[in-house]
Formats: sequence, C-alpha cells, structure tokens
Amino acid sequence: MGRHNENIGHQARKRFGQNFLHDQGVIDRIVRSINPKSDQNLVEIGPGLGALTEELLKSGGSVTAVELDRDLTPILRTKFFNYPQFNVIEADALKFDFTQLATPERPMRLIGNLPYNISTPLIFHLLTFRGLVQDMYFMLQKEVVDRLAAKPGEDAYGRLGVMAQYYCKVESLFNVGPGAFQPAPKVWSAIVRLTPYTEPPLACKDVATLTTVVRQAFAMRRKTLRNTLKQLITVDALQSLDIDPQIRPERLGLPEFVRIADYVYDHPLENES
Ligand SMILES: C[S@@+](CC[C@H](N)C(=O)[O-])C[C@H]1O[C@@H](n2cnc3c(N)ncnc32)[C@H](O)[C@@H]1O
Repeated sequence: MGRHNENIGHQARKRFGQNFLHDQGVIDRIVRSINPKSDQNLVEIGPGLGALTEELLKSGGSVTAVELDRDLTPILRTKFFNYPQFNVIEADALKFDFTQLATPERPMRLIGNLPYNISTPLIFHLLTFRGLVQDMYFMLQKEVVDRLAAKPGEDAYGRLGVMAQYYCKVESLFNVGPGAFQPAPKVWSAIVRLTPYTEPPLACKDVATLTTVVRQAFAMRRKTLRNTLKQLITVDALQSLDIDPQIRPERLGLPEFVRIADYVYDHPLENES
C-alpha cells in the first residue's frame, strides 16, 4: 500500500474526479483480469499518476494514455520515459476522437479508473467507437456497474443497462472498497468488463429509434407502458407484439425493447414529435 503516488507532490483534484489507486493488490488484480499481451494496443483513460499504467507497460504492449489534467502529463512522461511504447495525450476523453488510436485490424483495449462524475456520458461516447474496441475494463462507482449489468426486474435496471447490453457483453468482475484509493471516495467501486459484439445478437432496424423508445420508457419508470409509450405506439400494437401494456418498463427485456423499436420504426405515429 502507498507505493504509488508518493513524493510526487501532486494534490488530488476533486473537479477532475481524482481518486488515485494505491492498493497494489487491487492494481494487480485488475491487470490480471485484463491479461495484456505485448502486441496489443492498450488505451488508458485518466492515467492519473500512472498506477495502472506502470503495470500495463510491464506487459510490453503499447499504452496510449488520455489525460485531461495538464499538470499530470509531464509527470507521466518523466515517470515512463524508459518505455518507448508509452504515449500520453493531453485531452478531454469526453470529446476525444478515438478513431485516431485504432483500426479494425488493430483494435484498442480500453482501460480506465474513470472519473466518476463523467462515467455515464463517457461510456456512451466510447460506445460510438465500439467497432474499434476489443474490450473495455473500467473501474466505476459500484452503483454504475450495477446499472450496466442489471437484468429486467432489478432496481438498477434502466436505460444505461439496456443500451450497454445491446452493444456489449457486460460482466461485473469484482468490487473495490474506498480504502484502495487516495483520497478515499465515499462509495464502493467495482470493475466492469464490456466486450462489444461484432454484430448485436438482437439487432434492431434503427438504433436511434431504440434509443428513443428506451429513453421514453424509463422517463417515468413507475408508470405502465401504455402511458410512458403512448406517443410512440398504441395499446393494440403493443398487444400485437405480445407485450402487456399494463406492465412497467423495468419488466421488459432487450428482445421486447427491440420488438417495440422495430414496430415504431415501421409504423411511426403521426403525433410523434
Ligand atoms: C479516478 S482518477 C484515476 C487515476 C489513475 N488511473 C489511478 O487509478 O490512480 C481519474 C483520472 O481521470 C482524469 N480525468 C478526469 N476527467 C477526464 C477527462 N474528461 N478526460 C481524461 N481524463 C480525465 C483525472 O485527471 C484522473 O487522473
């Protein structure tokens, strides 16, 4: 414990969501899960002071790190100057165009102990590059991992889980307590693995329509489908799809959402805005 982040004099910045990992056991466990190989294209988001980066570099793979805090990039360059396969880019990962870091032939393995305040929009941003991604390993607030991996009927089930599971196989790997970080966050964290499908197993006709249906359905999660989806689909149409209009959205699985989205795409209601 405490091996990293010492003697560097960097004050953790709350606005950048800086909670630095300092538990070597947790770092090793994450890297063992990733199992990086020397010919791989590893991309780390938010390397911080390089606790994970160092172990990734030891695998021999190339590591490109995307870090927003301009005070950290020189520290990282100095720390890893012995590793020619290390590169740090000073950029906001939320706006960064990841197409410059990978090709379909050399996809990225995305890794990050992500800033918790931006993790949901960042995951949606990263999903847009899924064709260039082999897999993703993220440390997130446990509550967000629960939402990503949630199944129908669970409290955590909602838009994030449905859309992530549409594009990716989602696996919650293990939990990490606050004491593994400096400063310690207030909440528990967890590691999630997202593996994008080459082709979604339940492909819908139009993802924009699926997104609209899912967003609308969960906008009022305590209401029944006949209410939440009334601007998109009629009760008769829901019944024709073998979906009970009286149930709440949290009971619908991905196949039902895809069925509704395909119907809505083929039969747009006139009052749809
Ligand atoms: C939770 S810390 C993790 C640091 C390090 N990976 C570790 O495990 O100790 C999050 C890191 O993401 C960086 N960060 C915050 N917002 C960012 C953004 N929009 N784009 C890229 N990096 C960001 C922070 O400066 C910080 O280094």
